[in-house]
Amino acid sequence: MARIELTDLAHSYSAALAAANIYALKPMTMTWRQGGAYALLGPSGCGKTTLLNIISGLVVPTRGKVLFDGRDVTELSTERRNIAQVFQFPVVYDTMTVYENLAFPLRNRGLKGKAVDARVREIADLLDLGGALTKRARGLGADAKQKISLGRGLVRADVAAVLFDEPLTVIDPALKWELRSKLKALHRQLDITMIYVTHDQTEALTFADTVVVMHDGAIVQTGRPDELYERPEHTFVGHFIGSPGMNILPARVDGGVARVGDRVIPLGRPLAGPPSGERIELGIRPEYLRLTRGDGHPVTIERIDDLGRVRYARVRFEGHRLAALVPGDVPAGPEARIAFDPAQIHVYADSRRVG
Ligand SMILES: Nc1ncnc2c1ncn2[C@@H]1O[C@H](COP(=O)(O)OP(=O)(O)OP(=O)(O)O)[C@@H](O)[C@H]1O
Repeated sequence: MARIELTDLAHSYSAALAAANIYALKPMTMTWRQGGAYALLGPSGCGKTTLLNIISGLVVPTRGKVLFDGRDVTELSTERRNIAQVFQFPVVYDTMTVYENLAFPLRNRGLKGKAVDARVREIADLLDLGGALTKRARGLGADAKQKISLGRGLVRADVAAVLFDEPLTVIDPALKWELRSKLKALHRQLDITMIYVTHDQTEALTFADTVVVMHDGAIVQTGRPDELYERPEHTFVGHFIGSPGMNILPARVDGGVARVGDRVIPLGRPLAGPPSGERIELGIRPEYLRLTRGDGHPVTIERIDDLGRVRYARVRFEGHRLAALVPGDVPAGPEARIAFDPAQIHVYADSRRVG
């Protein structure tokens, strides 16, 4: 169990790129608290695995330090850092039984007898593997094997942290839900720092109490799932989280109003003056932008997406494409208007939220 600190950390995969200040992981300083359930969320290539590998010790950062409970572990191997890892694909010993697979990491650390037996049974029960303990791993399906991998990652109580790299990729979709909630329950029970890497927002938001969003080699926001949804600090977060994502549209802003083309949109939170930045944008979630019966700004409807419980209209507003909620009582004809909820409009300057 450990608090993990990254201080002035950056990584480049070649000396030439580092010399030119080009980093796969841009300079960052952050703390992962002991016992936290974190998701590291971002699209392919944003640097998630690089960051995870630096924490685990598979990669030594080009600069900066990794501290576990204040101790510098930057140059230490994974084993000496006492980290458990679960990867995309099962890592199990096929010829061993499920029991032996789960016992292996404990015996490796010198545990014996009853201590091993009690812990193996506890973890097996938590993962519904209790009935399969005497079976050989070889005969089991991919789902069961990945459960064993999860169990091997979680079985040691003394680890500094458990790192999961897209661990549910091979799992059947129906079982994914179940395993995700199991992992969350396990986290509550075991009080271990867990970091879960994924590019899937649903996985991140359902597993984690703190989500760390990465974009282009940098952490752009760290927060609770509801914070990321309601107050995205970066346009990327607004767009990446939510389906459909947040609407982002270029605007001119001064004090209490924004202007988009010829239209004037009042802001619920007036700014002290014009924001400074080259690119000023508004952000509003589709559910706070509604088709109306009469008042509001004129738009052209391009299509309606019926998602079952809700409908979203894809509209054109002053040349920009937006998604807007279609309330149940509003007929979605070709002539339509939209209304912005002023309290839910965010203002961004060069992608960062300023109001
Ligand atoms: N061993 C390597 N050598 C050179 N460049 C690398 C290496 N590993 C990763 N990169 C580059 O570093 C950047 C970050 O990659 P990384 O694998 O950390 O991203 P990721 O978010 O984990 O993506 P994915 O989800 O696809 O694994 C990418 O531009 C990638 O091409």
